[in-house]
Amino acid sequence: MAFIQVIDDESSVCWAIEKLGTKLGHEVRVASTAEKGLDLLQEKHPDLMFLDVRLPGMSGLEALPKVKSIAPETPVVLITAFGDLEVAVEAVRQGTFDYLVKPFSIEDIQTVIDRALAKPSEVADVRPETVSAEMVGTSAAMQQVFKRIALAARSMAPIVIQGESGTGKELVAQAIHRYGPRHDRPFVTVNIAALAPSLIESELFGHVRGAFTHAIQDKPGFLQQADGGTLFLDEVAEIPLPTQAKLLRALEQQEVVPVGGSSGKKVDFRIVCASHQDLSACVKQGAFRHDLLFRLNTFHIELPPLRQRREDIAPLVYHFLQQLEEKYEKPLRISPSAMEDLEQRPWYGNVRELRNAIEHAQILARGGVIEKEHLPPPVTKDWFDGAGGEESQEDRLTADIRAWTRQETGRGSTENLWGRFQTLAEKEILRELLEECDGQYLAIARILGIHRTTVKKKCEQYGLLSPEQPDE
Ligand SMILES: Nc1ncnc2c1ncn2[C@@H]1O[C@H](COP(=O)(O)OP(=O)(O)OP(=O)(O)O)[C@@H](O)[C@H]1O
Repeated sequence: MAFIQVIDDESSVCWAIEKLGTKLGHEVRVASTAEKGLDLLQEKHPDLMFLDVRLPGMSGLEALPKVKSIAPETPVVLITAFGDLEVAVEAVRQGTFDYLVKPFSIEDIQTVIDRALAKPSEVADVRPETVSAEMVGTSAAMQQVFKRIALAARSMAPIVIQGESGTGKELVAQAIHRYGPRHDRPFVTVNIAALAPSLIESELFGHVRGAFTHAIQDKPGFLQQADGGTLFLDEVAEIPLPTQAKLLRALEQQEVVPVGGSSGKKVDFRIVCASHQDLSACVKQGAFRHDLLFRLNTFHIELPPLRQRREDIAPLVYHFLQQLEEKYEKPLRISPSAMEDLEQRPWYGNVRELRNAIEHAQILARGGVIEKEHLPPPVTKDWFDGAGGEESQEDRLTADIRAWTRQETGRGSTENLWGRFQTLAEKEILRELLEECDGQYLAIARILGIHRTTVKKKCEQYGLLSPEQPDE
């Protein structure tokens, strides 16, 4: 039989834990304030304590260090009415065993009791620091995300964050760094998708003077810049295969060899990666190395799309309104019908789209109440890869261009890559337009917005001249 103590001013919570605890054969004592609970604690140390964060008088978070100093061996489960990232981080930091977000079920209480009584409590060794409310989310899914951020922050393990565009992957990476032991060291963000494929390797690993035509001096890469801190690789699936092999080597050996260099430099950084793609699927398609994924994916955080956690919409709206109020120094309000509209939208662009919609609306509302008509139209599915929308012709084309580039660099066939691509593209555009315009150079030139003689020269160069050229 174990001894469980509950400190909560809500009688229904005390009743539920008392009833279940007694049924499981334990002794349960309840107190409605932290002060009363601490008195009881002096008398006898419990095997498990449930502690509410919001209490009349001393709060749960204030009481927690006192509980820890009186009964350091007691696992403490924090109870919160709303769980935000700060509570999660504070809970982990102060060595609480777990936390429960109200409303919770009897099964949740039982799971926590079973785990706590089976396992000694863990004491966190992360130092205290001031935290700010930068990530919003009251949904159960976001509560899980907050818990995982808090746990991830304590370790130096590589983390993979997955989620659609705009779900907050970068924010999660920043939080992991900020709440981690190296928060005062550099946080280096690299968006791989924004780099030219031919430059990815030298941007990541740096280069030595003379490594290529424009390498006029040694330049350290992002891996070196992150030394001592965190390297955040956004859209990691876009790294070309040969560079993936080099990254794996660097991670295994904790050493960076710059492009054109012969010796490595020791580096020590934490790696956090993000992708909107399913990396396991990329491995199956041969676009991502399985050994690299295995190395990176020690701990996984999945960010659900906003449409799957609609209860987060209103808190996010108020959060963004508050940010804008601070920026424009004036109070902002939103009408119930506008809020209802926002709560029903599909949000294919996720939180980023919501933030932009609020900013757009407050400009149109000119300081008045934000109404439905001030909101921009919702973004449609086909804007986003991975949102399940129909792929547009342009999406397919850009995906093909990238696949081709990857294939060529993967084979080491990089000679005159740009020129070969231009030839491929130009030839096919001209071939199509020659047909559409009956071979008239002037008409083609008008469509393409280039000079007629350029069209003629290119057609000759690509051998596209037809014997019946009407304007020749
Ligand atoms: N839970 C949240 N609370 C507050 N703001 C959020 C939250 N999630 C996302 N945001 C905001 O939404 C915007 C997009 O977030 P972020 O850049 O982290 O998304 P992302 O998933 O990394 O996007 P992408 O894949 O396109 O790079 C940012 O302005 C960020 O501050």
